[in-house]
Amino acid sequence: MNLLKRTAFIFSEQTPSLALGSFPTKQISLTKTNPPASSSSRPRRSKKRFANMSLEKLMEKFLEQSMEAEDNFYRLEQQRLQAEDKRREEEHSRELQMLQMLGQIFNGIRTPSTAPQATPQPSCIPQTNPAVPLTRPTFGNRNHPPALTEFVSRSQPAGPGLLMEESDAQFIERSFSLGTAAVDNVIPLVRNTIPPLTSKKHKGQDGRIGIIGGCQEYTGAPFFAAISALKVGADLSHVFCTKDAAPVIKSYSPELIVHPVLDSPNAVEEMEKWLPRLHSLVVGPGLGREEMLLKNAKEIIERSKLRGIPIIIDADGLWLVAKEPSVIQGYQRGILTPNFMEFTRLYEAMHHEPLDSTDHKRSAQQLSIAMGHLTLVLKGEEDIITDGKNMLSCSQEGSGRRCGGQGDLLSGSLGVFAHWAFSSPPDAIKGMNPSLVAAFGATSLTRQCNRQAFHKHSRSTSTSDMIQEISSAFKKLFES
Ligand SMILES: NC(=O)C1=CN([C@@H]2O[C@H](COP(=O)(O)OP(=O)(O)OC[C@H]3O[C@@H](n4cnc5c(N)ncnc54)[C@H](O)[C@@H]3O)[C@@H](O)[C@H]2O)[C@@H](O)CC1
Ligand SMILES: Nc1ncnc2c1ncn2[C@@H]1O[C@H](COP(=O)(O)OP(=O)(O)OP(=O)(O)O)[C@@H](O)[C@H]1O
Repeated sequence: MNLLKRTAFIFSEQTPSLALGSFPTKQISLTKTNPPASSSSRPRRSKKRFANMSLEKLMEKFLEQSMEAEDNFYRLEQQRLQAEDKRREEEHSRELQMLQMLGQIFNGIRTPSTAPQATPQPSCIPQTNPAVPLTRPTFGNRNHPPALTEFVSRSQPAGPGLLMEESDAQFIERSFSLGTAAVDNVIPLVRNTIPPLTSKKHKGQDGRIGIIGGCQEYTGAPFFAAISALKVGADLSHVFCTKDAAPVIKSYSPELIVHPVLDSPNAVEEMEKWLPRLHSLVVGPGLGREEMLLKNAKEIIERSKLRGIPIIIDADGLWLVAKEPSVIQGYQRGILTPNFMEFTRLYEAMHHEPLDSTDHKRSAQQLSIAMGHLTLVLKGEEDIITDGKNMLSCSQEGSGRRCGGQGDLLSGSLGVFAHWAFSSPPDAIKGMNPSLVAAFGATSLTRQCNRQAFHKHSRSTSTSDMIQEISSAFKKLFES
């Protein structure tokens, strides 16, 4: 009956031309019974038309027309949203042009000793199309244009296999003599990025996160990532997975929005439709290594880059990066989260030599530089976070338990922290690279969840137990 009430309302309010007046409203009790004025001459005719129909037939006909009306309503709504997206994109394109002009002015006043020979292009902006918005459309008043420093990368990314420029080598020596940043100073910066909970916001403003992954073999990983994003504070969490993985993932939770498109013939177009609505993307949990899925993931990464969406690449997404580093190389809003195995694969693909496993920090920094100063989170006993210029180390106490899926908790929550950090004004994070702040937030949280879950479940701790701890771990770290 609710559907009937709603569709009757839609008939009368949205689509008066669909002739609610032609229904025998006395027989079917509806909340809105007044026929539209334009059909005032028709009731008698309609009585005749419906006089000989059985109630079932009438109901059938009514439902048919209600569905049609509902379709119309959604079509109109979609058009309205598309127009709104377009307007926002145009607005941000204008903002981008202004920022680019400022960037050029900024480059112009750099001293000759530090200025590169050629005018540096921001590595995340395709040089052929300056009109492409770097930032995604923003919502509400917490979103801010990216820091200018993002537009002026210190050096162009080294190509695959190239190690680093001389200045980078010198930089590594210098940074090692300085040691890693004092981590006590980073948690307050993470706190500054967390949006306050107020009654003024509408659904979606605190984060709409997309997870690309989920195939026949792996349904747990995308679920863990997506539900973690939601529990950390995203408003909406989407999973783009294969057709056969979708019902399974849906059945784990009604809270996730699941799109069974990753293996469809027009997968990229299907996913791209959603990009204007997403604040960040996590590519890889449970993606699998099938050629076609990797190809679709690659294409969606390319399209997300054009929109300036923060992209976290994990698990099988890193398999793709090891094969084709250029897919993310130099993109300043890209974050890689390898475990040691994935890190080794990536390092060897980039450097064409075996990894020297005696010095993880140095290797992580070398890999980040080779990837064009991408932020790298090397997970392990201590999580090493570096963008090649700065280094953080997170050794928040965890536990000895290493169950499958905790990396998914990390990448899903990082999707949210990245959105928050990139939407924060530069002074909130004291000019630090937003990716580093976000990564520190996510690794601290994951380890704290691990610790709390282990305290309760010891050797039986599983990722689901860790997810249960997100709420209290988050409060303890960031809200107390
Ligand atoms: N419940 C789920 O659905 C889960 C799915 N997962 C997904 O599983 C997929 C594969 O990820 P994995 O991390 O398992 O990847 P791998 O299959 O590369 O590694 C699995 C484990 O095998 C061992 N290993 C791999 N290569 C080795 C080698 N050459 N020598 C010795 N040991 C080696 C390592 O311990 C490694 O952690 C990803 O899509 C990932 O997201 C994981 O996230 C775990 C949970
Ligand atoms: N030895 C360790 N001690 C403490 N914490 C660790 C240790 N190794 C990993 N972690 C923590 O566990 C989290 C996930 O790392 P892990 O190495 O399990 O990822 P992964 O293998 O990619 O996970 P997944 O099973 O989801 O693919 C990291 O955030 C890290 O902080």
